Amino acid sequence: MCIKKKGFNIAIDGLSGAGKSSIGYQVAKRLNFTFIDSGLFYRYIADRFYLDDTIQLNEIRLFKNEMIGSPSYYLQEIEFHLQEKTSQEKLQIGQKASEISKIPEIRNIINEIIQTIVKNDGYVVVGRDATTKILPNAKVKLVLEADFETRVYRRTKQLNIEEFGAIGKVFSDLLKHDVDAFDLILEAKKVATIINTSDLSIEQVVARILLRISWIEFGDNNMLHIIIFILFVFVYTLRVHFSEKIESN
Ligand SMILES: Nc1ncnc2c1ncn2[C@@H]1O[C@H](COP(=O)(O)OP(=O)(O)OP(=O)(O)O)[C@@H](O)[C@H]1O
Ligand SMILES: Nc1ccn([C@H]2C[C@H](O)[C@@H](COP(=O)(O)O)O2)c(=O)n1
Repeated sequence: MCIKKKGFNIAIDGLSGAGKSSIGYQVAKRLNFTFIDSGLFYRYIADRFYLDDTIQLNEIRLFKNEMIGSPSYYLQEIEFHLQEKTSQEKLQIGQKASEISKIPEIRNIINEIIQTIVKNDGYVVVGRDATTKILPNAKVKLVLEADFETRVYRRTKQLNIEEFGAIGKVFSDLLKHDVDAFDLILEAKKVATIINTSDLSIEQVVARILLRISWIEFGDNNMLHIIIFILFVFVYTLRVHFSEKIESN
């Protein structure tokens, strides 16, 4: 699908396991946009700078400048760094990420890095504050929703978890994330379009989003034509109405 990148960024919010990353990635691929998963920033910073129960805030501040200096290098580095982790390590990093995400200065640093990278157009940014804090001016703002059980099922499948104890861990982690994200998602729902993905496949959700984007793009490019067409129909109807009246008199 071909969308003019100018003035076009897409922000996708939602609770953990709602499908932000998988769907955001597919949407970006279809539009030839750049995909940014803000959750990976939290995970990367937690894994690198939260060691021995100490959060190295100074190092994180320095990292911000480094990343702003070479964004494309770090976007790749973050992805590779986390890809190499085992499921167990991913769960642990996720917990540390969740802890650092409660620190306002770290949230500001991550938002600032992403906003600097996204100074141009043609980005899909996902994360639980993407529509409200990271990209409040995005052209398209979406919140993906899914039932709690659906999200637990998706996450256990994603991490290849089968043991009962580990499923319980996924369950309690998701519940904790839901509580942490409650206010942000409530805010997001006020400004974004909500899509419930519980009964939809990834492809179906992507198709819905692309359709929505086409409508927005169509509206933008053709608004003047639509207004002229409505005016034309209006004037034509008036003419017919009055000529009938004149004839009957
Ligand atoms: N509509 C869907 N149907 C089936 N599976 C889905 C759907 N959406 C996502 N999934 C699967 O659910 C899992 C979790 O999705 P994903 O990682 O995209 O969620 P997320 O919202 O980004 O979560 P987090 O915020 O925790 O990173 C993935 O394995 C993904 O393939
Ligand atoms: N914009 C964001 C992105 C992520 N977080 C938190 C949520 C999780 O606790 C952690 C890791 O995110 P995930 O990879 O699971 O999406 O970081 C956040 O608070 N804001």
